[in-house]
Amino acid sequence: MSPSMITANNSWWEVQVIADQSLEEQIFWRLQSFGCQGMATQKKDGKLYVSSYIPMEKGKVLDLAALALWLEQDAIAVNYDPPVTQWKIINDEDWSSSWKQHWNPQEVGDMLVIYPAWIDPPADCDRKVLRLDPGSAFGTGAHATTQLCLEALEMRLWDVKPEDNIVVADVGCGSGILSIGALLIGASQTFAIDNDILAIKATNHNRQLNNIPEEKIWVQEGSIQDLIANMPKPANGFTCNILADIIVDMVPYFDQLVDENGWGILSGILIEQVPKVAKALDDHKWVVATFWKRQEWACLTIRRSEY
Ligand SMILES: C[S@@+](CC[C@H](N)C(=O)[O-])C[C@H]1O[C@@H](n2cnc3c(N)ncnc32)[C@H](O)[C@@H]1O
Repeated sequence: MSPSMITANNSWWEVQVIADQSLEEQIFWRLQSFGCQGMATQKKDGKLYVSSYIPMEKGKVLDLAALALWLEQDAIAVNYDPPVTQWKIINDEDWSSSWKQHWNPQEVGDMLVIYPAWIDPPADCDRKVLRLDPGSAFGTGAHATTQLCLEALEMRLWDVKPEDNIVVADVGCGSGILSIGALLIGASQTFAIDNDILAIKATNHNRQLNNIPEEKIWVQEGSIQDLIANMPKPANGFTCNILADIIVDMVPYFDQLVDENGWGILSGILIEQVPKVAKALDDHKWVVATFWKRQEWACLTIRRSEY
């Protein structure tokens, strides 16, 4: 460990973790739970190099030492060598450029490619280009749960036509990636909500980056109840990539979020948490239609039960 001891206003910690590649999801999750943002990974010679960033005021040196210890314990628990964790302070203006170096275009599913705002896609790109500048909000497309949701949206929306006027609700929109993805794939309008104001700013910014008119994405800070209260009528489907316990608390509201033929896409759920979510769904007359997994993450598509 090599913590730098400089102090400065508007500065960030850059936390770097070097580990076995198999630990990618685990490290990603641990850093995210700690409050790290703008995560990026590189793989070289069998090793994984993760860079992530956290505002200085959110992480004290002792907290970072504890984070390093958790990362070690996580690895040892699954019989891997402990990762090397180091951190240093960088200035605000260096933060975006530091982590931007690590972020490359990423294909997701059969239709989309996610391009960082600072890289121009080629004119002859054969995929639908989703441009993203995630700022401080979750949702760069690098995380398995976001990818699973985009792929599930593709399955749901691949054959819709503009005249179908499909409306999607996006609960916990983060960077707005799922709303923008849904519109690119075929939805006509989305209604997005997040309880973090940074996510609202990021979603608006990314909407503009993708030349999407304001009326196509309604976005506001708030909860699922606020979303329901503000939609003119229930949506056709919804996405909700949040943690399992939060999803369980939201299940009683799903009925009001979508119409009687409505569907949902849920992720942010660890595999071992699926039974808990499935039980809450069953209690409220929803059934799991498909269950996909990537690493330790699950993505459920759900529909209303007929019974
Ligand atoms: C894992 S991120 C998902 C972001 C994006 N939708 C994606 O799929 O990449 C979860 C988001 O849900 C938001 N969130 C967490 N709890 C929430 C709640 N109770 N109501 C609304 N948003 C919430 C967080 O602020 C965060 O932006």
